[in-house]
Amino acid sequence: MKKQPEEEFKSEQMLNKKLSRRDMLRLTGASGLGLLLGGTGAGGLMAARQSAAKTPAASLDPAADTLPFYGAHQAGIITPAQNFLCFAAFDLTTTKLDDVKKLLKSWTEAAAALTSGSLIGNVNDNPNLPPSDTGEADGLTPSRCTLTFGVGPAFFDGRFGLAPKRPSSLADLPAFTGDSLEPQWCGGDLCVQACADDLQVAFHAIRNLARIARGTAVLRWTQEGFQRTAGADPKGATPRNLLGFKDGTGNPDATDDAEMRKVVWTSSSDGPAWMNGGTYMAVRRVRLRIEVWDRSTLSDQETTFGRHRHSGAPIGATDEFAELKLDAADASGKPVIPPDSHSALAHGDGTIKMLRRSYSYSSGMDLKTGQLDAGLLFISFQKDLLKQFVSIQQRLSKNDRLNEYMVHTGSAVFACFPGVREGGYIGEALLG
Ligand SMILES: C=CC1=C(C)c2cc3[nH]c(cc4nc(cc5[nH]c(cc1n2)c(C)c5CCC(=O)O)C(CCC(=O)O)=C4C)c(C)c3C=C
Ligand SMILES: [Fe+2]
Repeated sequence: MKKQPEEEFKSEQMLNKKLSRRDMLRLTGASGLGLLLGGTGAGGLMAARQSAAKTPAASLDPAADTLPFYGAHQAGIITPAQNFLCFAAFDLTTTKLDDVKKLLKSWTEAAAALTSGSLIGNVNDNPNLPPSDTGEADGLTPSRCTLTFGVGPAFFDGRFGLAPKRPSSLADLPAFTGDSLEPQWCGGDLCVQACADDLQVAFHAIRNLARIARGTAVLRWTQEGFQRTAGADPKGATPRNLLGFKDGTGNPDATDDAEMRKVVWTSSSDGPAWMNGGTYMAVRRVRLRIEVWDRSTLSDQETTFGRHRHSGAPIGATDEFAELKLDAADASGKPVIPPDSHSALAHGDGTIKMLRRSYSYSSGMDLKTGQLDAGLLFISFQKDLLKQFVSIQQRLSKNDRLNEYMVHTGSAVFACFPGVREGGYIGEALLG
C-alpha cells in the first residue's frame, strides 16, 4: 500500500532516529559551479536509473540510500547532512504567474525522479531527439539526494501580484558591520538546495532543474560545497570546517520534534498559512582568510572560537557536548571562555537558536593575490529570520573575534515551502 505523505515523513524521521544525537549533529558542516545548460523541458514517465545487474552499488541498502521527496516538510532541512551540496539561486525571466506554476509542477515531477534514482522524462531512448535526462547520473544510486525549494523576497515584488502574500519577515537582510557583499553571490527569486552523498548526483539535479527552467528562469548564482565523506569518517563525528574546528556541536537536536517546532518549522501563529510546515533559510557565502588563520597560534585559534580544536569541547572542558559555561572564571577572575569568542557571542543567553546546515567550499584561487577562495557556505534554518538569524548576526558582526579571519561575500534569504504531498506540487499552498 502507498504511504501517505505524513507516514513518509515519519519514515524519514525513523531513518534519522536510527542515528544517535551525535550522528544528527553531523547535520552541520563546514562548504563552489558554473553550469553550461541547454536543451528541453522534462515530463512524463520516468525510467529506472539504477539497474541491479549493472550497478555494484545496488548492493547498498536502497532504503538507506533514498530519502522520501514527499512529506509534511521538505527534505534537506532536518535531514542529517549529506556529503555534498550544489546550491542554486534562480531569477525568473517570465512575468506570467502561470509560467511559474508550470515550472514548479515540472520541477516537482523531476525532483521526485531525481531523488529516487530515476531518469527524468520519457525521451531517453529515441535516437532522433535530445534525451530528456542529461544522463550523467545514469546507473548511480539516489545517494540520499534531497532537493529543497524556496522563494526569495523578490518573488513577491510587483511581477506576479503576490505582494500581499509576502511573509513580513521575508525581506533582504540588513547590512551588517564588515559585510563585503558581491552582487554575483546575492539574492534570487527562487532557490534549490541539492544535497547528496555524491557530487555528480547533486550536480546532475541542479543541471537538469536549470535545463527544465529554460524560458522561465535562469541561474543567478551557484555554489558547490562539501564535508568529509562517510568513508573518511566512518564514526560520523561532527564535521570540521576549513579552520579545523568541529562545526555543528551546538546545534539543536534535529530528532526532537518539539524542539524543531520551536526553532525551525513555522505554524499558523508565525505568519501566512501557506508557510505552515515551512521554514526560512539564511545563506551567507563567507570567505575565510585561511592564510592569516594558518599563521595564528593554537591558543589564538581556540580563544577565537571559545572551544578546543581537537575535542571541540568548550575551553576548560573535555567533552565536546559539555555545556558552554559563560560565567566560569579563572583564579584571576578572567572569563574562561572569552565573551567575544564566536561560541560565546553566538550562544548569548542560549534562548535564541537556529539549525545550521553549512558546507565548506573551495572555488579555486584569487588570481590577483594567489590566495585560495575557500570558506563556508553558511546555511541556517529558522522560523523567524529577524528574531533568530538577524539578531545573532548583528551581535557577531560587531564583536566576534572570528571577524578577523573571514569576510561575508554573499547573502540571500528564502522562504522554504512546506512539504509536498503526492499528487501536489512545490509551492501549491502559495500558488493554488
Ligand atoms: C548568524 C549566525 C552565524 C554565522 C554567520 C556563523 C558563521 C560561522 N560559524 C563558524 C564556525 C562555528 N560556529 C560555531 C557555533 C555557532 N555559530 C552560530 C551562528 C553563526 N555562525 C551559532 C548559533 C553557533 C552555536 C552557538 C551555541 O549555542 O553553542 C562553532 C562552534 C561549534 C558549534 O557549536 O558548531 C564553530 C566552530 C564559521 C567558520 C563561520 C563563518 C565562516
Ligand atoms: Fe558559527
